[in-house]
Amino acid sequence: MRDQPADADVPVPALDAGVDQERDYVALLYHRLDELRAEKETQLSQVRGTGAQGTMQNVSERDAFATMYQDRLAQLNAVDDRLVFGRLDLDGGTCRYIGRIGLTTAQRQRLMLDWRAPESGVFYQATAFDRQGVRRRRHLMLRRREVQGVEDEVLDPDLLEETAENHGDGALLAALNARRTGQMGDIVATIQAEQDRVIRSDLSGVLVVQGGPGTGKTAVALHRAAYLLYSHRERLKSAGVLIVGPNSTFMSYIDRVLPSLGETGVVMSSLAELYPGVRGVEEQDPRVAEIKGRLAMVDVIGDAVAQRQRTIAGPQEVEVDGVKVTVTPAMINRARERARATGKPYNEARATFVKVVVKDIAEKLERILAKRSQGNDADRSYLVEDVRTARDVRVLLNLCWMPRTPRNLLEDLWSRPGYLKTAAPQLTAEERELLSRKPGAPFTLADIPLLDEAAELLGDLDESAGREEARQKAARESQLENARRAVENATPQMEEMGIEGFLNAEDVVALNEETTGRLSAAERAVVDRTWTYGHVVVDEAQELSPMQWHVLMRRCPLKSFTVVGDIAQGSSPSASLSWEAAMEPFVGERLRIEELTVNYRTPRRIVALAEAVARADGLEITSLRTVREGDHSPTVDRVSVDEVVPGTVEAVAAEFEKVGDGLVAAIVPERLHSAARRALRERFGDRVGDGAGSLSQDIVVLTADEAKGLEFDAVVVAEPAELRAEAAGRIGSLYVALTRPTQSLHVVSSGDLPAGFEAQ
Ligand SMILES: Nc1ncnc2c1ncn2[C@@H]1O[C@H](COP(=O)(O)OP(=O)(O)OP(=O)(O)O)[C@@H](O)[C@H]1O
Repeated sequence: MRDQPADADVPVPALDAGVDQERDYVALLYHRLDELRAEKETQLSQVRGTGAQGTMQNVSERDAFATMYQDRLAQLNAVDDRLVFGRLDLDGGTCRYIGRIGLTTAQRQRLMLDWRAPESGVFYQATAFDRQGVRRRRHLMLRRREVQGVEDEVLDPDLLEETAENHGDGALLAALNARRTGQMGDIVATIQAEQDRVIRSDLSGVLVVQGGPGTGKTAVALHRAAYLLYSHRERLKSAGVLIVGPNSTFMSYIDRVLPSLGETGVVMSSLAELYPGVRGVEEQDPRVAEIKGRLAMVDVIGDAVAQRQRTIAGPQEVEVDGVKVTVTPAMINRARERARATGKPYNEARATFVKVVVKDIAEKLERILAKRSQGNDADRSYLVEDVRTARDVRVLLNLCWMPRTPRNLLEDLWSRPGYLKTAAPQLTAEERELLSRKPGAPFTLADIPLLDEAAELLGDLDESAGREEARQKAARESQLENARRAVENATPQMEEMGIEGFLNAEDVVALNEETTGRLSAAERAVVDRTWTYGHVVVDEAQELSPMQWHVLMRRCPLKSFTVVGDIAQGSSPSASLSWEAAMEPFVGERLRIEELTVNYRTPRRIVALAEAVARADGLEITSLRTVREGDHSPTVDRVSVDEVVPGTVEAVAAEFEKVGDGLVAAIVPERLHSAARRALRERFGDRVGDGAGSLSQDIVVLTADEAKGLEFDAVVVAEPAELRAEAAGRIGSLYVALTRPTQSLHVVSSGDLPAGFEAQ
């Protein structure tokens, strides 16, 4: 591909162009966007209008085009806001515009490059020391479709003499100073060089991104997902990308970023929802969470499954059609061996067990009947069915090999001490006691990986499921074959329209299923526990227990992961103490660790306090560089115990005064959560929200755990010493709470402040 020269058809603004000329060019880009949109809408309605007649191939071809137009339309709609944000002036007098997608004229002349294209990399990487052919980098600052201003960074000293001065990083500062909305935005216009390297890093293997608070780990992880989908579309679009975060509040905080980058169809899930059909509730006792998070639970679940297979103590009689047949332990043992030898999961192997036992009993029965009828050969083909349905036989089979679901296995394990004792001899009596609970209690976050493990070992309960699966697989194969042919036919036309790598056969099949009311690939992945993804992104990954990693690894057998987090912010009972130790059981030493070192969120004064508190607690952290000094020093109010809640309300009011209209969070210990919310509601009415979905309200009340990964203009932290004690004495939660503000921090405390505050 060649750079777009300034030519007669597409007049690129000259080097000394001002805002007005850039406005004209931006208008041209939007004009082209609208044109393409209209074109796709017409094509889509034409294709739909053709109806579903014709041969299988015709129908598939029509669907192929419909998918393509629909995908393209969704993408064109999603990128409307701030479509273009950069311009590069290069040695040799050429120039590139960089935007959310690539655009060309109808004659295929390039107008704008996708930010993910290899040639766009220099926009993020060039510096004055290593300018990589860039003379000037221009940031175009748009509000929706309007150019508000431009900002130049001149990298070529010769040009500096010719034109205006170097403005540095105003675009970045403008982005960082902007009011928070409760929804994370994309950073595509201002990605920094160290972040860009991580975003464009190789797809394969496990990439760990370690970075302190506010270094852009979440932003980088999401932009990396968009980049990988762009550069490995073929592989990733059909297998899908899974993004895992700590809780549903966080998932709703980040869920607009990928659509704004033109990517939909990524599967997002919190750790509590990874097992389809169950939403794990908080595990109240951290000791229980820690035990359930150990990798040794793989053996416990394995033994719990095996315990469900029993033999009989001695010969046992069963009655079939009024005839008594003796079943011996040897018969049961033989059937059990045969079933186990299949290597299938428990419920599926049970089918073999049942078949062998039933056949043995039927043969015995036949011999008994033959003896009685003294050799008269009657038709006895019905015998097997009679044996299978005899009540005694069913009871015996269930006694020896009970059909199980993951849920009832786990429920039994926690509610029947004897069962747990035989399945988990490696746990102490005290640990087993901790795990015990009443039947019917809801499953917790820490149960989710255990349910998954149980499901893996138990397999499908429905004996006919295997057949149905095979039928579906065969049907899908034939649809895929049709689709492949259709795509081959459609490709020249797509290329004609300037659309690259947009469609593959899997998309067509997925669309067929969608339009006939079935599920899209992403939706199928969400409900299918056994779905394997092409890439998995894990955020706040320091919190994951070994069991959670074990289960996630199964979701991506290729072990292509982006793992982002901060060891220092760990607060869960299973939080990792090092990335190497956390990942070693799963990938050995095969991981790449990249570090981010600049805090973009929190002003220096607040970071200094948070770091002093963390260090005073013995936490090893690398000092972060900060981009902003900040206008407000942290405030600390010392109050009596009774005044903590009213003091928090006052602090919230004071912060509103300080930051003007913005988003204020009160981060409080669990114990004070409802009282604080009530008091804030009394004062501020329904401007106060809590939990997922309320982040766009002015005031949010959160526990330290819920605040993980989020940010607010101002933050009020109540009872810091208690926040620390809550996380089993680990400083991580308090460190998280103190680093959430983008502008101002206010602490309200009764009693002693944790060490590190004295510098305040
Ligand atoms: N290059 C950038 N340009 C503009 N804003 C940025 C950039 N990098 C990060 N930010 C902003 O900084 C803030 C912090 O980013 P993010 O939440 O991704 O950090 P994090 O490392 O995940 O933080 P934490 O670990 O504390 O949760 C966000 O508002 C993000 O949009």
